[in-house]
Amino acid sequence: MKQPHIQCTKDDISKMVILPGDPARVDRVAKHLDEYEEIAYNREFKTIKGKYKGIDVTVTSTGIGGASACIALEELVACGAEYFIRIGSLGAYQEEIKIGDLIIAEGAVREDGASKMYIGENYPAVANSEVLEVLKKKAKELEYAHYTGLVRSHDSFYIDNEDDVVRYWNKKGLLGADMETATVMTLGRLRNVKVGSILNNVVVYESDVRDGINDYVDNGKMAEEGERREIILALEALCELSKK
Ligand SMILES: O=P(O)(O)O[C@H]1O[C@H](CO)[C@@H](O)[C@H]1O
Ligand SMILES: O=c1cc[nH]c(=O)[nH]1
Repeated sequence: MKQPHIQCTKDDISKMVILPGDPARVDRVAKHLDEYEEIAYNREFKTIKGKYKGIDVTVTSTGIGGASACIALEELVACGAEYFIRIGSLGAYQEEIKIGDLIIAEGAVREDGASKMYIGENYPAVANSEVLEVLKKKAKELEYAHYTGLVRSHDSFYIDNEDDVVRYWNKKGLLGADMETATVMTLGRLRNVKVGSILNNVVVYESDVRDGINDYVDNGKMAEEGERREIILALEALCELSKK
């Protein structure tokens, strides 16, 4: 049976999955695969299946935000996927984090709405330890500039007290914000699958979020390089995990 939103069946989905938010990023992952085919593109969910260094990999975009990310994850789990690595963009919450630096998330503050529909706020959003360790090891081997720590996942960019919220979490040591890491980590635990998240910084701390994201969309070189690196890091990590 086809899953209603991702429009895929069990035959289409491999054990190893990469989860970008943006459907256009799926095509940019495809360029790094040895071979691939497009499986489906329905709403924000674009799926390809391919091979990287001999292993089967599926790439499915989740769209923006926890609500659609939960739908993607649930339907991919129903198709038999077991390992998930999100590759996203993030706005930095610390001054020293440069455009294109990678964040490997150990866990995330759950300021999304979707995960709260599943379980109370006192349940943590944490990365799977096996995936986390492999991501850290591979980032080091590849010599990619990266930080490891906590991020915040939220549901809205343009809130009135955004500056206060960012400064609050800066003081608490958070590395930055995205919109899906907490959601997929929480739901992944509940569904007994293994989730990690790599985030590419596209907005410098205390700069205008609109400028940062516009530069990223307009192929800003450092953000583009950060994206290339998170793609390679995810693929290399899945290769290593598939050997275990
Ligand atoms: O670049 P992606 O993976 O979409 O991730 C980030 O970018 C989007 C917002 O611009 C949100 O989805 C956020 O989490
Ligand atoms: O500032 C940013 C940039 C990307 N994604 C976010 O959620 N926030």
